Amino acid sequence: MDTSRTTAAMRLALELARRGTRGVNPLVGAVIMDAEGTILATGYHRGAGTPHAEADALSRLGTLDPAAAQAATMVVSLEPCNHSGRTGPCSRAIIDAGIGNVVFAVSDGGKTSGGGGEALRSAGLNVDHGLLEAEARDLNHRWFTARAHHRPFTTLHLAQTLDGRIAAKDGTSQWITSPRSLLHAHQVRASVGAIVVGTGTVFADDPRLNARNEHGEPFSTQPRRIVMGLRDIPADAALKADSNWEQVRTRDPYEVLALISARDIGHVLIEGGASIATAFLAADLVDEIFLYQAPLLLGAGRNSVGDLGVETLAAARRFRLDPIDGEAVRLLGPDILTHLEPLPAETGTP
Ligand SMILES: NC(=O)C1=CN([C@@H]2O[C@H](COP(=O)(O)OP(=O)(O)OC[C@H]3O[C@@H](n4cnc5c(N)ncnc54)[C@H](OP(=O)(O)O)[C@@H]3O)[C@@H](O)[C@H]2O)C=CC1
Ligand SMILES: Nc1c(N[C@@H]2O[C@H](COP(=O)(O)O)[C@@H](O)[C@H]2O)[nH]c(=O)[nH]c1=O
Repeated sequence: MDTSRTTAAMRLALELARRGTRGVNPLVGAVIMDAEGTILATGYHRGAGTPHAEADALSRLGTLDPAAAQAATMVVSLEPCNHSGRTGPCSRAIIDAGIGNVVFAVSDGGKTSGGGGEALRSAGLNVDHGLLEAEARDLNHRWFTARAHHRPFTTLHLAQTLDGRIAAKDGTSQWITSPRSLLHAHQVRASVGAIVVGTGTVFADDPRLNARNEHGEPFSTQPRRIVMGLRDIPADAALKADSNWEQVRTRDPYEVLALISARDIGHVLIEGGASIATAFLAADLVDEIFLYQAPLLLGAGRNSVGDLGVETLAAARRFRLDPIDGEAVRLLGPDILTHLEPLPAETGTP
C-alpha cells in the first residue's frame, strides 16, 4: 500500500471526525480504501447512540467480492472498539465485512472498549497503528483525559457581559444574553445527561433548568438537574418540578462528577454560577466552554470566574478555539458565542 495514500486517508478520517459532536464519545472518522488507494466509503461518528465511524463507513460500502474486501483497508482515527455498547463491536463488524487490513491512529485504551486491534489481529487481519497519532490524540485530548479519570465529559456555560459579569450588583441576571444565545444554551442543555448549578444560583434565580425550544416548550430529552452545595434549597424550588433532580451536599466538584458517573451519565453541563464555575475551572475539570458574550457593561456585579490561584501570567489557564459543533466563533443575534477547549498541557504558551 502506498503510504502517502494511507496518510491522506487518515487526514480525511480526522477531517470527517471533526464533523461529529463533543460529549460522551470521542470524535472518530473512518475511510475504506481499495488496494490502489481509491476511496470506497467514508464515515464518522455523529454522537452517542449513533453508529460508530467504522460501522457508518461500512454501511456506505457497496458489495465487494471476498478478494476485494480482503485487499481493502479500513483507515480509522481511533482503534476500533471491541465491546457492545449502544452499538455492536466495530472489530466484529470489520471482520464480518471481510476487510483484510486496518490502520488506526491512536489506541482506545479503554478497559472495556479497548483491545480491538488485538481482536482484529487474532482474526488474521493486518493491523497497523500510530499513523498521525499525535493529531488524533490532540483532537480528543480532553475526552481522553476525562476517560482516564473515569469522569464525565464537562461543558461549562458562561453567559456574560463585555466586562465579564454574569449578574449585576443586585443579583439580577435575566437576561444578559439574547434569545438566540438562550436558545443555543437550551440546545446544549438538551444534549447533555446532567446539568449542575450551585445552591447560590437556586436562591438567586429559582431556575427551572429544563431544556426548552424557541417557543418555550420542553425538548424531548431533558438533563438531570443537579444542585451542589450544603444549604437546603427551598421546598418549592422550580427545578423540583419533577423527580429528575437531586442535591449533592458537597462543595467538592470531584464528588459531584463521581455521583454523575455513578448515574451512568457521560456528559454534564456546568451552568454556574460563579462559585461553581470557579471550582470546576480551578480543579481543571472543564473540558469545553461555551462563552456567550453580550454587548453590555455593568462595571460592577458578579464576575463570571473568581480566583483560580493564578499568581502570574505564565500560570494563566489557556484555551484555544474549538471548531467542533459549528464555527468556533459565531454571532448569535447581538452576542458572540466562542467555543473553547483547554490548550493541551504540552502545547505551552502560544
Ligand atoms: N449568566 C450566567 O451564565 C449565569 C449566572 N448566574 C448567576 O450567578 C449568581 C450566583 O453565583 P454564586 O453566588 O457564585 O452561586 P453558585 O450557583 O455558584 O453557588 C454558590 C454556592 O454553592 C455552594 N457551593 C458548592 N460548591 C462550592 C464550591 N466548590 N465553592 C464555593 N461554593 C460552593 C455554596 O453554598 P452552600 O453554603 O450551600 O454550600 C455557595 O454559596 C446568580 O446571580 C446567578 O444569577 C448563574 C448561572 C449562570
Ligand atoms: N442569566 C443568563 C443565564 N442564566 C442561567 O439561566 C438560568 C435560568 O434558567 P431557566 O429558569 O431554566 O430559564 C439561571 O439560573 C442561570 O443558570 N443564562 C444565559 O444563557 N444567559 C443569561 O443571560
